[in-house]
Amino acid sequence: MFADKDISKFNNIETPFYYYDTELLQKTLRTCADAAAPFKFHIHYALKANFNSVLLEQIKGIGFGADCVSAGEVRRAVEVGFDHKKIVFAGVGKSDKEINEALDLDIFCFNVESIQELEVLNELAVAKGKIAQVAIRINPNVDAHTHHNITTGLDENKFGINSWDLPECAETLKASPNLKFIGIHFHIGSQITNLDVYKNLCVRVNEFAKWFEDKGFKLEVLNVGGGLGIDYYNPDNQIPDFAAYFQIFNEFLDVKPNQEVHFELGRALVGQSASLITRALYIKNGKKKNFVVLDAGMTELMRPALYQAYHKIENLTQSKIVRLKTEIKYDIVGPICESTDCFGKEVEQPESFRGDIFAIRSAGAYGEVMASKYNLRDAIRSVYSNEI
Ligand SMILES: Cc1ncc(COP(=O)(O)O)c(C=O)c1O
Ligand SMILES: N[C@@H](CCCC[NH3+])C(=O)O
Repeated sequence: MFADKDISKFNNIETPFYYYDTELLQKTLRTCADAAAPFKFHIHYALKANFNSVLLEQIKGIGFGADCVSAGEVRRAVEVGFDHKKIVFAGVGKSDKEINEALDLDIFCFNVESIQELEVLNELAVAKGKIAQVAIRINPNVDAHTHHNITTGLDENKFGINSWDLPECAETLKASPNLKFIGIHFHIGSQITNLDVYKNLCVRVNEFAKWFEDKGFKLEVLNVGGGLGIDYYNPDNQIPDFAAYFQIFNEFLDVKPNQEVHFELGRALVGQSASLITRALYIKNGKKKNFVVLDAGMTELMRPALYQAYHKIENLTQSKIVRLKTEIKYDIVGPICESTDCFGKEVEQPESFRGDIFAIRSAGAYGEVMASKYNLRDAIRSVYSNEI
């Protein structure tokens, strides 16, 4: 829900742009930090969801660490001022160059995704005379009950080390003098809305932790990843139920004294804090279909084209005008020359006109960062609520 004064301000700004509600972001971060505090849970923000430095400043300010998936993200986290001892580096395909850079920056932990990666990391650490802290990312074969394109913890997924490879993994760890094994890591998927899934994850984490401990390994860290979803259908002032989420881990995870529990949340922290603000360029009324052609497309927000993801769409200009409104079903499309460049099909909207301002909601996560230059589009700009 946008205030009339915001809509008036949008009219004077060149579209399209991401509009960040910095106050809502702050509230969301604070709610998460307060919910984690009683359990002493550690939060690492997953930069992949949004690495915009303005947001990162706020996230760093709340005291969270950084979960990175490339040397670029590690560098960005360091530049913004995240404590290097709170930076973790996951990823199924870390290059030697990336590993070397992260070793030089003395990050907290490498979340290692294959036995070969363990060997390479050890070699590179030996060459630098450094000890690398590692957690093993295990693929627990837990169904996240989310869109199949964004599930990561099933046997068929490329992520993590499979359970049948753990004996060899344990041997490699023992034979790697420059690796310090500190824990186990999991991440089963994204946009998880059924919290029972996390109970199943806890059961598996407990089993794997016991397996390692029985072999004489000491686990300092249990990293359960992220994935907590948001409500794309009700974006207004929505803050995820962090308390209920953390309570599940508190109840179902066997945590030993002095063991730390780490989380890697992305979408849940930033997802509701932004909308993509765009303008209707043309209205095309056809025989079978009506189209609103926006000045933003899949190049600015790729999720609908990539995963048929739902984002609530609002015509802000017409919602502001008080008159009897005719509702019309429109396909809301972008300007890109791809038929999948569509934000929603048969979406009921008030009768719309050229120049109307639209908001595509819940676009704070995997929005701006997944923008592309396809069709040689201008880079997408960002506007912050505390600046206009
Ligand atoms: C290893 C890892 N950690 C954390 C995340 C953050 O996920 P989300 O934004 O769903 O919380 C992801 C992305 O899915 C990931 O791959
Ligand atoms: N980019 C995806 C999620 C992938 C999360 C990263 N493993 C999305 O927009 O929903």
